[in-house]
Amino acid sequence: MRKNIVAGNWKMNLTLQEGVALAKEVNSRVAATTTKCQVILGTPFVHITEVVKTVDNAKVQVAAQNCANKVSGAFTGEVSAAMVKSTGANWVILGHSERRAYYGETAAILKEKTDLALANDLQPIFCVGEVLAEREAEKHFEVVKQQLADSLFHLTADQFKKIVIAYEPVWAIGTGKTASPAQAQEIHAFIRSLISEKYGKEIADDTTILYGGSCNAGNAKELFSNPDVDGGLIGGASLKADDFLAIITAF
Ligand SMILES: O=C(CO)COP(=O)(O)O
Repeated sequence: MRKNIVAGNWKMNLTLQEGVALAKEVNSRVAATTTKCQVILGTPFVHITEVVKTVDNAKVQVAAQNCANKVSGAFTGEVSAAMVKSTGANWVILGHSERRAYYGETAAILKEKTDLALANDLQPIFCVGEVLAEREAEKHFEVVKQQLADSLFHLTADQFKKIVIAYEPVWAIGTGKTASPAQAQEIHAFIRSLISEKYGKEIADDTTILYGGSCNAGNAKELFSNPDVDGGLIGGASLKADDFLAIITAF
């Protein structure tokens, strides 16, 4: 079902105590608004259990930032989709460009992670996006198309309905350089057209497509006013309650 979603990706920031304090503040401040937006906190693994207990407002849910591409067993340091689900989290961020670039996550690995997330009733927030050189060479459409085809388009229609897409141009992540509202709308509409070709218009219209990359209190309203931008995946600005709340209430 297409929804407005603002998801924070805390990345490798905040101690457990800082994370719980932030979650508590976001939870109570969201409860005090009239927002219909689904808020998601993407916390480090070790924070999830406590943050799940902290967010008692139905508008705020919790995501892991990753899960393993294996079911269980001798995979030191890994955390399975079933383990994430057992904490009470409902979501998992997959395919983030930092995981692809620094931890060698290939399209094939991401396909396995997506399948395991869905099999364990976790909803993936699946990230796609091009690097600067690809944007400059005008290859961004091709890159995003390939990422979707490689890791998601094997899913059945019923499975695909659980996916939220996050378009995150790598050149905009943590750089202060945001895609213009027109650039975001153009590629979001393109992503929706690909989903429509593969799964039909009804599913495409129901898919939530988020924008991520230096989205902040100052630019969220303009980005979210585009018909195909259904919300944001927020890094730096999700670490401060004031900034994150300003983005949530930008709808
Ligand atoms: O990577 C991001 C969210 O997943 C975006 O990060 P920033 O909002 O810090 O640019």
